[in-house]
Amino acid sequence: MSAPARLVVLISGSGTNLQAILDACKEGSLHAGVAAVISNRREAYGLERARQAGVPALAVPKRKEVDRRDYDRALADQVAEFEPDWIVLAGWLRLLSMEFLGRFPGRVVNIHPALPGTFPGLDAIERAYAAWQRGEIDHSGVMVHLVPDEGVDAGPVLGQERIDFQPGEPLESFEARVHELEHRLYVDTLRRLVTG
Ligand SMILES: Nc1nc2c(c(=O)[nH]1)N[C@@H](CN(C=O)c1ccc(C(=O)N[C@@H](CCC(=O)O)C(=O)O)cc1)CN2
Ligand SMILES: NCC(=O)N[C@@H]1O[C@H](COP(=O)([O-])[O-])[C@@H](O)[C@H]1O
Repeated sequence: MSAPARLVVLISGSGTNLQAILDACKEGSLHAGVAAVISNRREAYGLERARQAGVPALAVPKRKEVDRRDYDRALADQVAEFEPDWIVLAGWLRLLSMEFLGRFPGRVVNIHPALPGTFPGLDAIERAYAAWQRGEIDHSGVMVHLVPDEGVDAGPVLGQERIDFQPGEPLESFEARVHELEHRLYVDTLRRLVTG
C-alpha cells in the first residue's frame, strides 16, 4: 500500500470538519495523515483539536499592514514546509490569491455548505435557510470543490449532496444536519482523492 497522503488543513474556527478528518485518519478509514493545521485566527478551537491529536498547530494571523498577496505568499511558504499532497480548506475564511493557489496547482480543496452556483461566500447556511423561508427554494446542500483560481466557490466540483428542508424546522436544527453532511461528504471525497 502507498504511503498515506499528506494533508495540510487550513481553518479559521471550531474545526469540526478538521475533527472528522483527524478521526478518519486515526481509524484508518482515510489513508492520509494531517501533517499540520494552520489557522489565521489564534483563538480558533481547531488549533486545540490539532494539538490534542498530536498534530503541529500553527497560528498565522493576518496583520493589518500586510497586504493580501504578501500574506498569501508567506502562508504558502509555511504550508510548503510540510510537503503536502493536498491543502484542505476546512472553514478557512479568507479568500486565497494566486500567490498561494499558484504554488499548489490542482491540490487545494474546499468545502462549502451550499450547492454549486448557490450562495457563494460567507453565511451560506443562513442565507439558504432564509431563501427557503421566503419560499424560493425547497432544498440546499453541500459541495466539495477544487480551488484553482481566485473565483469564489466556483472551482470543479469533486462531491456534492442535496439536503432537503423539513417543514417547521428551526435554523439550528437545519445547520446541525448540514454540518453532519459536511463531515461525511468531506471524508468520503478526500478518500476518493487520496486513493486516486
Ligand atoms: N480563491 C478562493 N479562495 C477561497 C475560496 C474560494 O472558493 N476561492 N473558498 C473559501 C471559503 N469560502 C467559501 O467557501 C469563503 C471564505 C471567505 C470568504 C470571504 O469573503 N472572506 C473575507 C474575509 C472574511 C473574514 O475575515 O471574516 C476575505 O477574504 O476578504 C468568502 C468565501 C476559502 N478561500
Ligand atoms: N464559505 C466557506 C464556509 O462557509 N465554510 C464553512 O465554515 C464552517 C466551518 O466549520 P468548522 O470550523 O466546524 O469545520 C463549515 O460549515 C464550512 O462549510
